[in-house]
Amino acid sequence: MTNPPSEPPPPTVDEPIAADTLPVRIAAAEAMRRLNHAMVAHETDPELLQRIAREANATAAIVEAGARRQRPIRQMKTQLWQTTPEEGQRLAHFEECMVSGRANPMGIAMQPRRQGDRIVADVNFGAAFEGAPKRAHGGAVAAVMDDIMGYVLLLTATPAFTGRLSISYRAPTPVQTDLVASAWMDRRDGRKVFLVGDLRTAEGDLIAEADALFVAIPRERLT
Ligand SMILES: CCCCCCCCCC(=O)SCCNC(=O)CCNC(=O)[C@H](O)C(C)(C)COP(=O)(O)OP(=O)(O)OC[C@H]1O[C@@H](n2cnc3c(N)ncnc32)[C@H](O)[C@@H]1OP(=O)(O)O
Repeated sequence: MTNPPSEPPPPTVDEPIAADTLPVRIAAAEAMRRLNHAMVAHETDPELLQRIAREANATAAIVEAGARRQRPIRQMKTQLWQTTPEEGQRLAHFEECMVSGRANPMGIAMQPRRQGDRIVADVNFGAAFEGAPKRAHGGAVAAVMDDIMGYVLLLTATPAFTGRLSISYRAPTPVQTDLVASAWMDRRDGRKVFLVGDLRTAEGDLIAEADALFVAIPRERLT
């Protein structure tokens, strides 16, 4: 007896999220982020927690049966660097980004936009990002500063990787509070791009300062 031929696995999808499914992906990710933060910030009956575990596992099994997705690298090598962002334009290097992607259910969902030579972003660390009591985790703050600096690179169409990132934590970063992150290019020396930025309250009080060295790379190295 021979085994029946097995079905070939479905091809891996490596395109950006299709425009017609983006709104529902974002809505699902938003709902999951809300639930994540709610679970950290609220008392919950054990029965409800058991229901959440059961339903989340059942839903995950259905999702995992779908075709695999991987990062849209082709798009990152091409379209991302072809047009300079317009003033005020909402930016996304990819919508699954853990810091600024609206379609990442575990993400910070920072919202960056262009403001002249700078990138400015609204950010609000939900309850699940608390580190020391009543403060956002310092690593989450560093992730925000790293990511927003990545957007500054779009202004000069310069693909680059973070080589060094330094954060000065000047004041506690409050959770569940609207904050503003900014970043801009300080100077460039060949492949070395020096970026700076800060995180402030909505009233403009300084919370953290960042400076970084990004090393420019040819697009082909975005693999
Ligand atoms: C682009 C898509 C945007 C999407 C998201 C953006 C936001 C998030 C950004 C990131 O998180 S990127 C991910 C985190 N970073 C990495 O994974 C980088 C890992 N490191 C590397 O891949 C390489 O080490 C690196 C590309 C940074 C440099 O390797 P190379 O072989 O291309 O460069 P090389 O070693 O020849 O160094 C070139 C110059 O940069 C300097 N340099 C390189 N790495 C450095 C480093 N780590 N610190 C300080 N200086 C560094 C190096 O000394 C040298 O200076 P000089 O020209 O003056 O001699």
